[in-house]
Parts: sequence; C-alpha cells; structure tokens
Amino acid sequence: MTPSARLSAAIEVLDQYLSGTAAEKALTNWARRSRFAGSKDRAAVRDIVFDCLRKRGEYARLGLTARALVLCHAAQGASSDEVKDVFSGEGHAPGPLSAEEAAGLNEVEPEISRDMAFNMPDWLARELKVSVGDDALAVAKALTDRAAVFLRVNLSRGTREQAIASLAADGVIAQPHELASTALQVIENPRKVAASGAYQNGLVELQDAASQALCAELPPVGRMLDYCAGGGGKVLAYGDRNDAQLFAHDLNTQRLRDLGPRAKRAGVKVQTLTKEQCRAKGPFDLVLCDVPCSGSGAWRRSPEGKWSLSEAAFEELLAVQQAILGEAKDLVADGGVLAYATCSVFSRENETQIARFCTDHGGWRCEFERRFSPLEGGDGFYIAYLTNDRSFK
Ligand SMILES: C[S@@+](CC[C@H](N)C(=O)[O-])C[C@H]1O[C@@H](n2cnc3c(N)ncnc32)[C@H](O)[C@@H]1O
Repeated sequence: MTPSARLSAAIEVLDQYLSGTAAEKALTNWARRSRFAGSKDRAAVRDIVFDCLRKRGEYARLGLTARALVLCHAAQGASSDEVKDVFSGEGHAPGPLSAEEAAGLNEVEPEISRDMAFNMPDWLARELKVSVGDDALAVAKALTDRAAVFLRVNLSRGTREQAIASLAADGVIAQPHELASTALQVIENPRKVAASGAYQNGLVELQDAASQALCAELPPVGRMLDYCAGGGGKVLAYGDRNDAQLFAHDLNTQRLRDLGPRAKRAGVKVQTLTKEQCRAKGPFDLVLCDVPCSGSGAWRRSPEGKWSLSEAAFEELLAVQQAILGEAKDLVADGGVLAYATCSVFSRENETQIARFCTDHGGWRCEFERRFSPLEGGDGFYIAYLTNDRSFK
C-alpha cells in the first residue's frame, strides 16, 4: 500500500471508531476486508490510528471527524506541499484538501489551546492537575507518545547481558533501562520479539519497566496471593525475584488463561484459586490487589480509554477498588502485608484510596507508597502496602 492508501485506510477505521466501534475491532474489521494489506501495512495503519487517538484533542482542531484527525496526523512535521501530495485524491489517496482545510493547516501557529494540548476530556485534565500539579501538562504530553517496548529478564533463566546477546542473535536490539534492574528497552525490531529464542525459552517476558520496578518494591514473603492476577504479569515478576509459594486469583477466570503458558515458559509455579479456595488456602503473608482502574498511567498503550471513560464509570471504579481491598484484607495473615497497585496517575485512585481504607478499617497502617510517573519512561503506576496491628481487629 502507498502512504496515501494507508491514510485512507486509517480514515476508514477511525470512521467506524467514531460511530461507536472499539478501535481494535474496527482495525480487525478493516484487515478482514483488506486481504491485500500485508503485515507492514496493517502495522502502519494501526500506528496512524493510535497516534490519532493519543492526540485526538489537538488533532480535532479542524473538527472531530476521521478525515480531520488523519489530516492533522499527516501534517505533523510535513510541508503543505507534502500534505497535498498525500491528500491528492488519486488512486487510493484521500480526496484533495478543501480551501477551509488548507487554510486551517496553513495557520502559522495552529490554534492549539492549552486544553486541547492535554489531549483528554476536560474533567480528566482537571483530575490530572489536582493529582500531579505542575507536572500535569508534561505528563499529559508524555501520554501522547508511543509507548516503548520493555522486556523483563527472568533472572532465574539468565542475566540481563545474556538476554541482550540472545535477543541480538535474533535481530532484536535491546538495552538496559534504569527503572528496574530486570528491565530492557527494545530499540530495534520489537516485532521480532515473540519469535526470538530469548522469549520462546522464557529468558525474557514482555512487561512495562515501571511495572517491574513496582514488583521489586514488594516485600519478600513465604506465601503470596495475587488477588487480581489477570494475565499474571505481577505474580510472575514477583516469583522470579522471590522464593515464595505463589497463588493467583481473578474474578474473571478468563483473564487467567495466559498465566499457565507464561508460568511454564518462565519455569515458575503458580496455583490459581477461586474465591472460595482463597479463603480455604488462606491466610497469605502478602496479598497484592492490582485493582481495575482508569488505566490513565497506560494511556500511551490504550489511548481509547481516556475518551471512553465517563465520570460515572470512574466513580464506580473507586467503589470497586475499595470493595476489593475490603475483601482482600481478610485473606492477610497476622503480621502480613496487604499491597495495593494501580496503573493510574490519579490521586483519587491512589493515595486517597489508601487513606480512606486506613480510616475505615482500624489498625491498618500504610508502611510504604510510591508513584511511578510516565515522565520516568515507563507507564504511570502506584504501589502502596499496609500492615495491620491485630490488636485493633
Ligand atoms: C489491572 S488488571 C490486573 C493486571 C495483572 N495484575 C497483570 O499484572 O497483568 C485488574 C484485574 O482485576 C480483576 N478484577 C476485577 N474485579 C475483581 C474482584 N472483585 N476480585 C478479583 N479480581 C477482580 C479484573 O478481571 C482484572 O483482570
């Protein structure tokens, strides 16, 4: 496909998205209809669509239509003649620019207001300002970048240096990242990772660098339960660092389906438990609640989330987060640790939740908390852990 045809395809996908179809689904629908598109074309169209979702606020300055978003995407760093070349109307190219579009693009200083530059709905921009203060615009801008690809080195399988060498032998260039001692950032050929020997034999696993750093903050214990385990990223990272007996639970058992193969590849043993089994097998020395959240720290990867999250849904998430902590606390052994994590940058999902939990449940004390900002290179995360003075129970 020509660069112009890829822009037309992105317009088609974004048209569907703006009519209510999830972006991933719209991309899959387009790929099914477009058998002529090769893997590089599909990746290129996806990149255009995701850039438009990350920067939807500022790209919508010419109107919230698929064509206007893709036009602003194409105009980034390009001269007006270059834009006219790709929006030529010839072959599979998008139609030529209207006089109004050309005038809009020709403005010397495009009219991007401060609010547009946040690239998120106003209520979320306010939430961000309250949460990170003077860093708000920088964080919002960082969330419009494409996310880096990070790998976690399974130290039980080899060293970071061995992983770098093994990946290089398969054409993947990676370098250490300062956020975590296990973290590698892929610099070249991220699409070759899944087929590489290092990945196939469990020497490396895909995991954000801040997520790895978060797992490194959890205290070493004998028995650990990951209460919201999902695909198991956290419990596997914890298991690689600690010689603990590992358990995993998730309300949605479907979310646990990748855990078995991932654990096998990494050589880590994790027992999955239903809610009843959690009670029967408990208590645990450490219960981690990596709760469902706005995902605001990971909007580089899932930019759709910032446009689809409603204020009502956000309030519901806050209630779910408290409810999960309330359930999980009863699974913690005397003298044990209750850990809480989100991939959110909002204090109402983080510090405020922990403060409220400690107020509502006498005896629980916050021993440790740390925020990871997207400005550090990885996703935005928050981790806190609490201990209980049993005499209050
Ligand atoms: C942020 S994700 C977990 C990601 C995972 N820990 C990882 O590192 O890949 C949150 C998970 O919480 C689960 N969940 C939601 N409500 C829950 C509840 N009441 N009890 C347990 N798990 C719940 C969701 O199904 C989802 O898989």
